[in-house]
Amino acid sequence: VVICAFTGPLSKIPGPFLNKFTPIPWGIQNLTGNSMNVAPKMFAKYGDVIRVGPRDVMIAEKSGVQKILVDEDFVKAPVYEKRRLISPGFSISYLNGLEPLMKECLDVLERTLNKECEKGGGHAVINMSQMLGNLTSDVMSATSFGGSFGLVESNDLKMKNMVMDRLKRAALDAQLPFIKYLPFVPPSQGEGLNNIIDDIVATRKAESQKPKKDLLQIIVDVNENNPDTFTHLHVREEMSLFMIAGADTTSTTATFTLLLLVNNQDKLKKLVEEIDFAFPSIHDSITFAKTQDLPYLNAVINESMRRMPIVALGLARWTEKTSMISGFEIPKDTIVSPAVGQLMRDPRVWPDPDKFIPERWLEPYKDVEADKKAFHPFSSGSRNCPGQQFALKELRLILVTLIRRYELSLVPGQSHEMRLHTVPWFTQGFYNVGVKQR
Ligand code: HEM
Repeated sequence: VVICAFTGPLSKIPGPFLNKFTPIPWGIQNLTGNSMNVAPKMFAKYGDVIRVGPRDVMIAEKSGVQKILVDEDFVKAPVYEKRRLISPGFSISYLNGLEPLMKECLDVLERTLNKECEKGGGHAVINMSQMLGNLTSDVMSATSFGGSFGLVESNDLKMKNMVMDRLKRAALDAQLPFIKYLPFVPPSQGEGLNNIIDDIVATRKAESQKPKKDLLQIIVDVNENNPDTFTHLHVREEMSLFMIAGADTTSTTATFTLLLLVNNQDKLKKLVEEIDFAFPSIHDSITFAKTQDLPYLNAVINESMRRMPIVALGLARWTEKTSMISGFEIPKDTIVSPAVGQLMRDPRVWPDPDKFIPERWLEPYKDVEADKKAFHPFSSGSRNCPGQQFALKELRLILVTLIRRYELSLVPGQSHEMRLHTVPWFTQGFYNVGVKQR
């Protein structure tokens, strides 16, 4: 351990002293969800490249991130290199076919918000992180798992808590792999979520008439055709991955966008004007096609994902051979993690990085054009997010629906403090937004 700490190329990389010897200090930050708060301070202190463990490096420098994710498209840790069977689920024609299902979920959201407003005499304070978390779980289940969970209407927190427990447990397993062998620790596959998944799969298998090839059907078919290599456990893993990857990511991004808008009223006003112009009547149908090309809306979404990315750290990749990255020699078998959140607020690339300036996506801001090579909210390269287009279509529908149908306002005095377990969450447990029917 001591030799590894003080000799070899990694010894030249700065970082906290203890991290040279052990991954535990950084592991604790991940486990407690504090890594997103600590990382910016570490980058400020040590520079663009930091050693966070004996064979674990974090990189926030543009060319290094570009090399890892895109130019050389480094592999993920070997255990993750099994995916891609699901990519057929996301062709453009498949996504367009999901529109009616997404819109049904948004209709339920509108009905629910209207009811809340009516109760409050036309106005309501809505916990958006919860409401949108319910919405995106409904969208995910309606489009991909054979039927909406109906969480927007039921507000059933059991499901939410089960997913949250799974996320925290995944963080624990990643940091302390031996934990699952301890006798008193419950299995990571929490029974509640498993039962839901098992029911969905059993119902689908029992259906005599096969429905159109949705994600569930792809997963079930792979299992039926390869029962030994793609077992029932894989089915569970793949489905819970999609529920988690597809729901909380999108709802948190939508909540952050609303947070930024209500805290920047001039930007909200501009967006309202654009949306009102595109949808002159309050009853106009809000569709994929009509939300696709609204320039200011797209700029707002980009700027929100730059300013408050939900995946800021943790895109771990693996070096299969010695490589030069951001001026450092990185030996074979090192984990290299692009800190894309840090890069997306690098003042050398983004003038006034801490401000919310959607305009930078439409024209140069302070003579600097938005640099796509320093913008990776969905990661980049061949191993990036397969749900990117799904998420963007859904985000546009959500934002346009909320803004065209309701007047949104800031509920002052709320904490923006967060923790991170796969996606960030508010430590106060909610984020409220004022909603008034237009
Ligand atoms: C705004 C919303 C979303 C954001 C910001 C986001 C971002 C990301 C990021 C950064 C990754 C990591 C990729 C990497 O390691 O390089 C990822 C992975 C993934 N995302 Fe998304 N995502 C979003 C929505 C979705 C949706 C809606 C789905 C599904 C419909 C989805 C499915 C996945 C899956 C399955 C993975 C794992 C891919 C793999 O391990 O190969 N995501 N996402």
